[in-house]
Amino acid sequence: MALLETENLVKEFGGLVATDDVNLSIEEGERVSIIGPNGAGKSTLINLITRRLDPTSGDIRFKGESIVNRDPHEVVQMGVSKSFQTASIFSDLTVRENAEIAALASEHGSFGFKFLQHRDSLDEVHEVAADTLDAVGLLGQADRTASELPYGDKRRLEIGIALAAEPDLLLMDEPTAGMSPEETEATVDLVEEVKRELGLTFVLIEHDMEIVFSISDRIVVLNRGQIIAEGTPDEIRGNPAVQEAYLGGVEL
Ligand SMILES: Nc1ncnc2c1ncn2[C@@H]1O[C@H](COP(=O)(O)OP(=O)(O)OP(=O)(O)O)[C@@H](O)[C@H]1O
Repeated sequence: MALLETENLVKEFGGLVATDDVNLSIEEGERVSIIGPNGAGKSTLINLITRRLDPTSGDIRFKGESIVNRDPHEVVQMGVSKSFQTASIFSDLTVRENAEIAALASEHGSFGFKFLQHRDSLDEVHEVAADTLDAVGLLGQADRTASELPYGDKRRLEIGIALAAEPDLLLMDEPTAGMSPEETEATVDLVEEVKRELGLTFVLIEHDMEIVFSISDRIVVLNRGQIIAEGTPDEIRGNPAVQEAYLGGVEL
């Protein structure tokens, strides 16, 4: 059984079909990149999976269960976590507090008035948060206020926040956007490490082809809302339809 599946998934914005009959299947342990030109529908697809957007029609199944009627926080609790392109950091809180909130939210969905009834699990929350900060190399900075972190470390914290939810599927939307070459390299190393150490299933949206080709098991190419090709990096590199749609004929 696939970890994540979309079946005939459609999302229309007025007359525009942003997701056009997409059948996507992600197996456990796979590292999949979604590429495509601007406006191809990559972010829309991710937002449908995280339930930030309602589909017009079709189904999305996670671990075999339909999630189209679930709330976003329920999907997080089921094991889907997203990093990047969203302001997930609370800047006034410390690095540790940010990780703890993420660990807590994934456990209980919300941290409203019921929060105090869950005191018994707080030790576990502390532990998950510390392990996560260790994994992303921020344990030494745990007591710093998040806003004080340099840009590259903030992005590491964003990955940490996503990981603290202990996801089965990690969605990453342009993790290296706006980074310097050094920060990009450090982030790619971190993603590689996550892949190696945690064996995590992830779906990556990324414009940088070097990164896509180096860290993906499989690449899915979207154009005008449709999947026009999928395959290994080698298969995609030589695919003429992809070159045409994606780069107007320029070789990948
Ligand atoms: N909330 C919205 N309302 C109306 N149209 C939208 C909305 N969100 C996206 N679109 C449109 O849907 C299409 C797909 O957009 P989407 O952001 O998913 O593409 P993308 O592949 O992620 O693009 P980029 O690489 O530029 O981020 C675009 O034509 C976009 O203008």
